[in-house]
Amino acid sequence: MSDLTLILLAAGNSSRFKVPVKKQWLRIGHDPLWLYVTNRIKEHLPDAAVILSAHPDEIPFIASMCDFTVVSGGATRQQSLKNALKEVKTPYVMVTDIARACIDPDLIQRLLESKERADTIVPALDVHDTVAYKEETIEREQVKRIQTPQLSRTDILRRALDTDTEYTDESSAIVACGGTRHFVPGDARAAKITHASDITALECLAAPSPYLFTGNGFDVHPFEEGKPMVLGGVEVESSYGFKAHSDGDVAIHALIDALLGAACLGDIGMLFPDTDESYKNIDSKLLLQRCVEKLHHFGFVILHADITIIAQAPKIAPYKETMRHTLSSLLHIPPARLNVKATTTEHLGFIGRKEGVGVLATASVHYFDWKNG
Ligand SMILES: C[C@@](CO)(OP(=O)(O)O)[C@H](O)COP(=O)(O)OP(=O)(O)OC[C@H]1O[C@@H](n2ccc(N)nc2=O)[C@H](O)[C@@H]1O
Repeated sequence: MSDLTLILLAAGNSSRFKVPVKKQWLRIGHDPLWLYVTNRIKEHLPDAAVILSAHPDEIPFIASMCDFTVVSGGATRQQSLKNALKEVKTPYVMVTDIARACIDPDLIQRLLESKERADTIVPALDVHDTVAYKEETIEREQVKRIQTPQLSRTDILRRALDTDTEYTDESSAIVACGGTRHFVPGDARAAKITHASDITALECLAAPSPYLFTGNGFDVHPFEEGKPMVLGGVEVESSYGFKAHSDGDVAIHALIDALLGAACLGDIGMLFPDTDESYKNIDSKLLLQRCVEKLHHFGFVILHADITIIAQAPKIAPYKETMRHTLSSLLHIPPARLNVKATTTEHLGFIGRKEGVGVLATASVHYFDWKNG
């Protein structure tokens, strides 16, 4: 086992990254950026343990895609790093930001070769422009543009971060508490992805896979007297509604499961447990909105959906168009990409006996195409 642990900081909120997907969830081929960067570095540190710091809401999905240790990030980069350091058991730690995607093996090698030369080994670039600091021009030969990954002695880094002062990199904290720092040549290709334009400029990143992903959903709800019927996001004229914890919109529930299935994000009951009082009588259109936000957050774009309502009654035909427009707008797709069908069971089974309604749904998604917009 290596004497080194690799920490990847992936809990940032991408506030300066103005595209509808957090940079960590942009796909490189099929891999989210966080997985691509981790695998790219780990390839050269095969025996190193890996610790990822991520937003708590993202940990279940990350854990379903890898077997790395994942810890909750904090409010700041430094807090996220401290959370990750709690899990480190090796004398050395290499810390890098997911935002630096194109880390070259030679850079990793330069860090490893200098491991014993100081408490922290830091890649840095010289500055060739004139540098002004407020009204002064400063000696650019003394200026370094610091990068990550940085390779540090774990105990010294832990001690250096035991402070209320926030640092933007490990070496600054280590130097501030009297530790030693050794610079190695950095790499311009290890530039940080800060703005959307930064990612398209990075040659090492392949476009997202153009694959389409399809999911299916199925739900059933019995009828219940004395409740309004809401189906497909639309009030349907009826003397009964659906027995359910929510408003019982069985068409939206099946559609949610189809969307979650397409993105491999589980199912509706995991997202909105029917034991949670906050969903009591909730308008299922709100559940659908949250489901769509979740797919966008994780880098998926909804392409199409098809819904089959299986009901002996009520008659669905008069409501189909309104359902299509209501649901397509919630999915942020044109109405022409959302289809609503209805069929009876020819009086067979519980649906034929008018005890309830079943709905089948299919949805298709693809990755957000950051390369071609
Ligand atoms: C929409 C909501 C809102 O609260 O309730 P309703 O309004 O339908 O009652 C729920 O999300 C509606 O969730 P739904 O998934 O349809 O409920 P159930 O069929 O009871 O399943 C709840 C959870 O139990 C799990 N489950 C279900 C059946 C089964 N044999 N084993 C399971 O482990 C499912 O994975 C699901 O996550």
